[in-house]
Order: sequence, then structure tokens, then C-alpha cells
Amino acid sequence: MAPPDRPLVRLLAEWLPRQRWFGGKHRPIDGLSIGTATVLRPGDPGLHHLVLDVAQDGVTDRYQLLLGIRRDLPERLRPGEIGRVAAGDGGDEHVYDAAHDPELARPLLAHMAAGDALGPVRFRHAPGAAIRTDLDAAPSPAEQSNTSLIFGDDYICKLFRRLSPGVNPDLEINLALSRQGCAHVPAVHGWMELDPAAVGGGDEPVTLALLSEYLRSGTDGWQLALTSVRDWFAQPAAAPVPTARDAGAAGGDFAAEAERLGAATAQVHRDLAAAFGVTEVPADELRSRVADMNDQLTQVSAAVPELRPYTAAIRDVFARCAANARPLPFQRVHGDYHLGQAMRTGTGWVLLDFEGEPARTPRERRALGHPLRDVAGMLRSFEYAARFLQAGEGGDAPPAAAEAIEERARAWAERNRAAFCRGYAAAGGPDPVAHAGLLRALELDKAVYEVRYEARNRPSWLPVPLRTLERLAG
Ligand SMILES: Nc1ncnc2c1ncn2[C@@H]1O[C@H](COP(=O)(O)OP(=O)(O)O)[C@@H](O)[C@H]1O
Ligand SMILES: O=P(O)(O)O[C@H]1O[C@H](CO)[C@@H](O[C@H]2O[C@H](CO)[C@@H](O)[C@H](O)[C@H]2O)[C@H](O)[C@H]1O
Repeated sequence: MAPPDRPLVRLLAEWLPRQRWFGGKHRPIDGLSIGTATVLRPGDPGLHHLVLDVAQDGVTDRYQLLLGIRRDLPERLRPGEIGRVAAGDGGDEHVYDAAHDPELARPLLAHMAAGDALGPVRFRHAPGAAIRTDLDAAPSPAEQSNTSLIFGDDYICKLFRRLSPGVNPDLEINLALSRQGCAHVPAVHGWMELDPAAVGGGDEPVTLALLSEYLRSGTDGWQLALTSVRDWFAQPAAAPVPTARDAGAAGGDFAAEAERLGAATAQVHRDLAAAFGVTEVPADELRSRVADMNDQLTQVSAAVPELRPYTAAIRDVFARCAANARPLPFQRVHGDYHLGQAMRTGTGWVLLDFEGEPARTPRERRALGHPLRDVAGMLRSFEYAARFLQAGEGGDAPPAAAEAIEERARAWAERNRAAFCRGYAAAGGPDPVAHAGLLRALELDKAVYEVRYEARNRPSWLPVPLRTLERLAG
């Protein structure tokens, strides 16, 4: 038998940067230590909850890991293998990411149903929730900033990978919206949290996981939008280039859904305002936000040279927004709103993932903002859907065909953007048309964020936000 691999912390430091959800892939790890280690299930297979303190560039971020330990690792669990460590008896055992092990996921439900506390890890259920404990888990195919487990047809349990101090806004907002009777969020059944004393204090427990109703009939907005774009591009090449108006004649039109999504967004904004309040902020506050937008622009153009041709034009738009600043109503918003954060179910649109942008600080994620910030996020997403397929369809096309594809992409995006804004305003949201300068600045700010996000996480997608910058910044 081969000798055991290196000590666990060394294995983890090598394994972490390869994970999709690891936020520090672009920086070397200077140090890694285990902050807390809690046995959730003894034996073989064993389940341990770890909080990892990862030091990078003078900043320590906290991640959580459900660590599985098995003497023999079945083939199906190999993709999650971290390595082998020495066992107490002189032999060795496999350590792996247990988020993908159905046998080890079941105890999480049982602990939530019972409201257990194991060391600093506490399991909670929502008032009145009776959690089923007989369900097996399968990993969600949608691996994004976090990792989710799907329990039968009933629950989805999101494990927050990077931990922020205090209550995670996703739990905080979902609970608050449920209390408002909001029809556009999934029911919360339970959650996991960490005693703050175990990680250096703080008043609030640290949210570890969120167990929600699984929307089994739902399809996420990104997939629906791509299907529509695909239909639209599949029109015969000889057909006249469509305008935004006649894009609706194509199969798979998305505009009616975009309009309904706009209306659902306005209703959620209204419920957020009712739950957390609205504050009228002075013009100076908006100018200070624009200064933050300029700071982000400076940082991203230093790191991503492809952004530099657009920097001056973006700054001009930001400057105009600051010059026209006036008092505005600010409130809690979604904060990272895009088509992948909304699911169309049999009864309507449901909004997901109120955690805010993964690269932002906890303070920024909970900060009040203008609701058009979310509108801007979704408008960007329509551009993404149109341009993402355009890259595949138009990549090798001769210039004339590429131009036709570009016009089709633009027509699809324009039609759906307009429909979303119409639905949003008709349902009582601030009219996007009446706030065009603010909206354009917010869209550009999101596009700059996306340039950094893609450069760090999915470099092959970088052309997607860049492709829209010329028009948006011009
Ligand atoms: N309640 C739910 N029911 C069904 N699918 C869901 C649910 N919540 C999330 N999903 C699926 O998981 C994906 C990622 O969820 P999300 O909360 O956005 O996670 P992340 O924070 O990792 O981005 C969504 O795009 C959706 O496809
Ligand atoms: O969903 P997350 O909270 O993980 O958000 C991050 O990842 C998103 C991608 O998964 C990213 O969204 C960008 O790509 C989407 C298509 O995949 C597109 O619809 C969005 O408009 C675009 O911003 C999001 O920005 C990031 O925070």
C-alpha cells in the first residue's frame, strides 16, 4: 500500500484552490489552519464539520467543509477525494468532501429535526416545521458559490462555503420575506449555525447552511432564457434581421416571462421595504456610492487589461450620475440578481439566493441600496444570455454573418430588457425609464464587477461582459 499523503492541512491547502466555490483562487494561500473541528457522526464513514481559516494577502477568510473519513473510498466518491491521512492504528484513511456523500448527508436532517447542538454546531428548524428525516441526498448539479444537496423531492440544503460573521443575509431575508407572506421565495424549513464564541466572538450566530423547500417543478431563468435565445438564433440565416419588435414572432419568445419576472421583482422589493424599512438617503450618499464604483473600476482595470479601453467612458457615466445626484429611497435589496437567481415554477417566479455578491464584504452585502441596483443586475443578465450563445454561434462566422448574429442578439436582449422594465414599473417599482442615468451607471458598475468575476473564475467567459461594454459605455 502507498504511504499516507501529507498532513491534513497541507492536503487542504492544495485541494482548496481547485474548488469552484473557493473565493481566493487568484491569490496564493499563505497559511491554513483548522479553526473548529466537530464530530457530527463518529465511526466509518465518519462525518466531521471543519471551519478552515485561510490566510491570503494579510486577510483571513473562513470556509466550512463537511469532511468525510473512510477506510475504503468507493469509486463514486473519488471526485471529492482530498487525500489520505494517517489513522490512529498505524494504517491510513481517505478524507474527502462529504457534501457529495448521500450516506453522510442524512444525519444533517435528523439533527435539524431534533434541534441538536454538537459542540459549537447548532441545528435549527423553522417554527412549526416538521422535517422529514428519511430522505437521501443528491448533490445539486448547479455548483456555484456554494454547494447544495437535494433531499428527495422535498428539500434543498445550501452549505455556505465561505462563512461571513453573523446571520447570513440569505437566511435573514428568506425568513423575513416568509413572515411577510411573500409568494416569491421558497419556504425555509431549517438551518445550521455556529456558536460565535467558537470563532472569536460576535453577537450573532454564524449561519452555516439553509434548508429550503425544493422547487421540483421549477426551471431556472438562465436555462429558460438560453432556450429562447437558441430558438431565436436558429431562424434561417436568409431571414431578414429581426428588430426588437418582431423578435416576438420567433418560437420560444421569453418576453412575457421577462415581464412577469419584472413584476415579481417589484413585489419582492415592496416586501423587503415592508420588512426592513426604507431610508431616504441624501445626495451625498449616492455620491459616496459612485466613489466606491470608481474605486472598483480602478482596481479591476489594474487587474484586467481588457477593461482599460472602456475605463474613461465608464468614468464619464459615473461622473454624470454623481453630478445629478439627489435624495433617494434606499432599502434592502437582493444584491446579486441575475437569471440564475430566479426559478419559474408552475405558479410563478420564485427568487433565490439573497446572499449578495460573493466578493463583497458582509457589511456591503447588508447595506441598503436603491432597488434599481437589482433591476440593473437582471438587465445585465439578459445581455449575458444573448451574448453567451452568440460567442458559440458567431465564433467562426464570416463578418457579414457575425454582424447578423450580433443584431439578433441585440434584438433579443432589447426586447426582454424592455419587457422586464415594463413589468417592474407596472407592479409599482421605481420606473427604470425615469431613472435612466442612475440605471446606466448601476449597469456599468455590475459589468465591471462581472469582468473581475469572469477573469477570476471563468476566464473563457470574459468576452461575454466585455462584448456589451462598448455599447453600454458609449
Ligand atoms: N429552492 C430551490 N429549489 C430548486 N432549485 C434550487 C433552489 N434553490 C436553488 N436551486 C438551484 O440551485 C442553483 C444555485 O442556487 P443559489 O442559491 O443561487 O446558490 P449559490 O449561492 O451557490 O449561487 C439555482 O440557480 C437553482 O438552479
Ligand atoms: O450565483 P452566484 O451568487 O454564485 O453569483 C456569481 O456567479 C454568477 C455566475 O454563476 C455571476 O453571474 C454572471 O453570470 C451569469 C451567467 O452564468 C449571468 O446570468 C449574470 O448576469 C452574470 O452576472 C454573478 O455575477 C456572480 O456574483
